[in-house]
Amino acid sequence: MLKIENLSTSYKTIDGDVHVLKDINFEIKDNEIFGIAGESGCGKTTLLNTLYDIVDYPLVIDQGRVVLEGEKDGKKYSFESGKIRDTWWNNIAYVPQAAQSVLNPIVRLKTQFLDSIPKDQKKNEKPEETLARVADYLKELNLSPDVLESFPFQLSGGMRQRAIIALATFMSPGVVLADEPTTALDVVVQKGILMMLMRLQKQLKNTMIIVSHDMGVHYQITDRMAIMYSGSIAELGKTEDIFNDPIHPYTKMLVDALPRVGEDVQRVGIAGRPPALKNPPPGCRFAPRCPHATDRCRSEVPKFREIRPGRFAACHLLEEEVKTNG
Ligand SMILES: Nc1ncnc2c1ncn2[C@@H]1O[C@H](COP(=O)(O)OP(=O)(O)OP(=O)(O)O)[C@@H](O)[C@H]1O
Repeated sequence: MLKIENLSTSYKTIDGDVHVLKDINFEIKDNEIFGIAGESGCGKTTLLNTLYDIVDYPLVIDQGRVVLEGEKDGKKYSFESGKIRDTWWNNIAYVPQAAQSVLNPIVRLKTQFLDSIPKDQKKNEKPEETLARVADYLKELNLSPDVLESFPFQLSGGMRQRAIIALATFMSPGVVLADEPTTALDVVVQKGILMMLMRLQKQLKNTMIIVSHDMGVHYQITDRMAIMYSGSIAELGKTEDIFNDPIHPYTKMLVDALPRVGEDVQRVGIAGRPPALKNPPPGCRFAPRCPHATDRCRSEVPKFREIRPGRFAACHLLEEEVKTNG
């Protein structure tokens, strides 16, 4: 499980701080595929990097923390921001954006696999024995072990992506993070990668966190999802509820803008642009684009809270519903 507690981050620049994540509070449970969606620049990658503890200057945690908790081989573990990197690969793994280009082009995949496995996990076996285990694992994932002898440039983009996912999941980490895992791949290959992630999650019964700007990806594979807007979470809930009955005005407009199969009505996008993160407006950051915004929305930041059981949103307009539901 990952707990995100009061998290705020910023990038320190010579022109001042760019406040990217603001007061983020939520939990990602065990045994689920959790999606993070939102427009370009809203902070999805920054959130994922912070979850994975890639918090290097100019990115700074101003407030709050991330806690990774779980149990492996009968032992409980708990790591928080600053320490999560001590358990990379073992209990948490990351498939970065443009993952296909993170492989070293001039090193065979088998060497890259061996280098990524923590020392304590291979101290009792020879490299050939570790590689035999890797080969068996690749076969389980319907990947030919021959890829181990290949250089990355000899593989297609889809094959490289599958190899990276195999690499990230080999140690059975409790949490796997994937940033835009299907971007830059053709539709057929995308489908194969999504199926692979779903099958792996079922097999490992772990937590998978998928960042994608593509709502179709979330619809197909995530159990719950968060909709980010300008560095905050606007709405969070079960994916089917988000699509069928969105409650935050931003989510409503986002879902309304999605094309539907068999429909020839032209869908309209959301007018306007998200605010600059360096100097965001006071109050709700969506207020300048929200057709329902009131004076209060323009001056007071709405709290992110549970509106209905399991359904969270940050919007003053939903306050009546909170009062009614107690
Ligand atoms: N090193 C940096 N210095 C200053 N600002 C940064 C830096 N890295 C990112 N930002 C800003 O932080 C904001 C969030 O960026 P981030 O990459 O997290 O967004 P994103 O939602 O993942 O976008 P995309 O979907 O385009 O990848 C953006 O406004 C970006 O310009």
